[in-house]
Amino acid sequence: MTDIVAEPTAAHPPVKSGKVGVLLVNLGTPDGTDFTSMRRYLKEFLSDRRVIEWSRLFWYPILYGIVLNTRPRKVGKAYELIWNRELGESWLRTYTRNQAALMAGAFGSRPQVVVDWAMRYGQPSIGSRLEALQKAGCERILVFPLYPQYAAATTATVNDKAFESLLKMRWQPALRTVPPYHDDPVYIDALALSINKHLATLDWEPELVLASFHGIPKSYFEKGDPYYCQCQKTARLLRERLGWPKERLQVTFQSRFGPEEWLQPYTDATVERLAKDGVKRIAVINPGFVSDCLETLEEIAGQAAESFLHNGGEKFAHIPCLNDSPEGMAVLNHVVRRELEGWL
Ligand SMILES: C=CC1=C(C)c2cc3[nH]c(cc4nc(cc5[nH]c(cc1n2)c(C)c5CCC(=O)O)C(CCC(=O)O)=C4C)c(C)c3C=C
Ligand SMILES: [Fe+2]
Ligand SMILES: [Fe+2]
Repeated sequence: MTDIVAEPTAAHPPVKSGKVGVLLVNLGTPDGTDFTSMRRYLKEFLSDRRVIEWSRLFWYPILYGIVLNTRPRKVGKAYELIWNRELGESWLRTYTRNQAALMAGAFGSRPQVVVDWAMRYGQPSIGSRLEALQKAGCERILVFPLYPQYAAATTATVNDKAFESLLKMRWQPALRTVPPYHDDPVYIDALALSINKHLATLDWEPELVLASFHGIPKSYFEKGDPYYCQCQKTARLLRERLGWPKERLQVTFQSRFGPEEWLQPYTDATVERLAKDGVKRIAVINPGFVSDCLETLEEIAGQAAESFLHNGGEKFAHIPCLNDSPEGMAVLNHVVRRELEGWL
C-alpha cells in the first residue's frame, strides 16, 4: 500500500501571518503638476472603463487625439493653484496618508492591525500595497474605497483593481470591501458638526448652503447606479440632523466632464443663478469628498467663489471636507471597526 500523505520535498519558505490589514483607497493623484506627470495620471484615469463607459473605438481617438494633448496642461495649471507646496504633493495625497497614520494610531492597542493607503490612479498603487500588506503577514485585508456614496466610477473600480491584483497571487489573503456609508449616523453627525463649527467662525450667516457632490453622467444613473439616491439621502439626513428647512440645504452636482448630460442641478449654474437672483451669502459643503482635492479647493473654493462674487454675491464660504479632523477620523474609524467585526 502506498502512503496517501505526501511528504513535503522542501521546507516551506518562511511566511509571516496573523495580521489583519486595512487599506484606505482614494481616487488618485498626479506625481507633479508638469505636463508629463499630469498626462500619465489622466491617461490611467480616463482609460478606466468604469469612468468612461463609451466604446473604446469611439473614445480612444478622442482621448489620445485631443484630451491627452490639451487637458494635462490645463489641469496642471489648476493643480498648481492648490498644490501642497510644503510637501510637494497634492492635498489628497497628504490627507489620505494622514488618515492612515491616524487610524494606525487609533488601533494602537491592537498590534495585529496594519493600516496602509493607496490610490486608484497613480502611486502608491493598490496592487503594490496589497502585496506589501500580505508580506507583512496580513491574511485578511479590508479594502476601504474612500467614498461615502457608492458609484461604479469610484467604489467599484477600486474593488475591481483590488481583486484584479489578487489574480497574480498564489496564496491570496481574504478580502473584504467596505460598503457605502452615506446614511451612517456617525457620518451625518460629523458633517453637521463640521457645518456648525465652520459657520461659527464666520461673522456672517449664509442664506443657504449648497451640498455639492461630484456628478456622474445621467446615463450611468439610468443604468442603475445608486449614487444619485445615496447623495440625496445623505443631504436629507443632514438637513434633518441640522433641523433646517428644505431650502436651506440644497443638493447640486459638480465637475462635469464631456458633452453628455450629467446629474442636475449643476453646481456652477446654480451658484451663478443664485447670485443673479440676488442671493448675497452662501456656503458650500462637499459631503461626498472624504478629503479636499482639486475638485473642492480649485473648483469650489476657487472658481465657484469667484463666479458667485462676480455675479453679484457678497459672501462665499467653502466648508472644508472632513479630511484628517477628529470628526473625520471618528467616521473612518467607526466604519472600519464595524466592518472588521469577526476578524479581530
Ligand atoms: C466621466 C468622467 C468622470 C466621472 C464619471 C467621475 C466620477 C467621480 N469622480 C469623483 C471624485 C473625484 N474626481 C476627481 C477628478 C476628476 N474626475 C474626472 C472625471 C470623472 N469623474 C476627471 C477627468 C478628473 C481629473 C481632473 C480633471 O481633469 O478635471 C477628483 C480629484 C482628484 C485630485 O487629485 O484632486 C476626485 C476626488 C467621484 C466621487 C465621482 C463619482 C461619484
Ligand atoms: Fe471625478
Ligand atoms: Fe473638475
